[in-house]
Amino acid sequence: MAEKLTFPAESAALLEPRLPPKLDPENASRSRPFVTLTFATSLDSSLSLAPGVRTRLSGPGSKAMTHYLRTRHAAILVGVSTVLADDPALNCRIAGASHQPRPIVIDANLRWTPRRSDKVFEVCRSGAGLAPFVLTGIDASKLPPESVELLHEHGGKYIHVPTTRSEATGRLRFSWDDILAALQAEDLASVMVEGGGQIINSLLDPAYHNLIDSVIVTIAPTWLGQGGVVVSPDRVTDSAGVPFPVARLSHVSWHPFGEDVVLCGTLRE
Ligand SMILES: NC(=O)C1=CN([C@@H]2O[C@H](COP(=O)(O)OP(=O)(O)OC[C@H]3O[C@@H](n4cnc5c(N)ncnc54)[C@H](O)[C@@H]3O)[C@@H](O)[C@H]2O)C=CC1
Ligand SMILES: Nc1nc(O)c(N)c(N[C@@H]2O[C@H](COP(=O)(O)O)[C@@H](O)[C@H]2O)n1
Repeated sequence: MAEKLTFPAESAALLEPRLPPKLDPENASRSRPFVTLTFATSLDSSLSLAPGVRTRLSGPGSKAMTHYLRTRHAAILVGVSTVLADDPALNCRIAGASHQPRPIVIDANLRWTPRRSDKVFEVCRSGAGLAPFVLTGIDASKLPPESVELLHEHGGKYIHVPTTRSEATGRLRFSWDDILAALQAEDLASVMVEGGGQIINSLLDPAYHNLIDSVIVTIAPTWLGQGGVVVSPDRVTDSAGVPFPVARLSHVSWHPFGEDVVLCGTLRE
């Protein structure tokens, strides 16, 4: 039987100032989607015990909060390693949810081979979620036809996004401006960026702070220990090589949800 979560109206009211507008009359005038950065972290800033290990951090209350966020955003974005590690459903499981978010998978180098048995397609076939849009740097002519067909059959697709090649890894990369332009072109007015570590760390680059409208972080009262997937963006230094903080939230509020606490803030002025 499918899991059904509930999220109280009082809690929803607390989050309202942090969320994209419900009916987005402003969207026509917005040049890019509303971006919410949201994830669950341990006390030692880990998202999971190790790369590739699905790790439960959120308790029932904060989990329901995340699912409320899912129904309040047009899209939910994750990196390909999260898909490979977690086989996530990426749907909203709040009872009576009227909207499902569009899953967006960042897969510049095409590492994910979609399978019919993947949870994201299962929930789609049962009417409880949408098929993913996969953002890739690979040319349409080189995409595997079976994957194109599987996505298409479920209402998903590949979307080509311009790339640069990382000098460090030799891998294709997107700029966040291009990612958001691709979502805007699909009329996706808002996106929650959920992880994993590399995705979050790349978005926290100071060049992109003005793209992040809202930050909502669940903090679980647990240490996962060393070796986890850590949220810690690249260090920034001044002209003398002295490091300074990469980012600090403003307009901060803290909300307990069961044993977890949810931290809300913004990186914008
Ligand atoms: N606690 C939580 O809220 C969450 C936990 N997770 C956990 O995080 C782990 C996965 O995290 P990671 O290993 O860091 O992988 P990831 O999910 O961040 O994906 C990494 C991939 O994304 C690509 N990527 C990142 N930035 C890119 C960019 N700007 N352009 C193009 N490609 C880009 C990388 O090249 C790499 O292939 C899993 O264990 C998962 O369970 C994932 C999401 C949320
Ligand atoms: N909010 C939150 N709390 C946790 O404890 C988590 N492990 C995650 N992980 C994210 O949720 C995805 C799983 O989604 P489904 O439940 O399968 O729909 C997982 O892939 C991470 O993105 N999030």
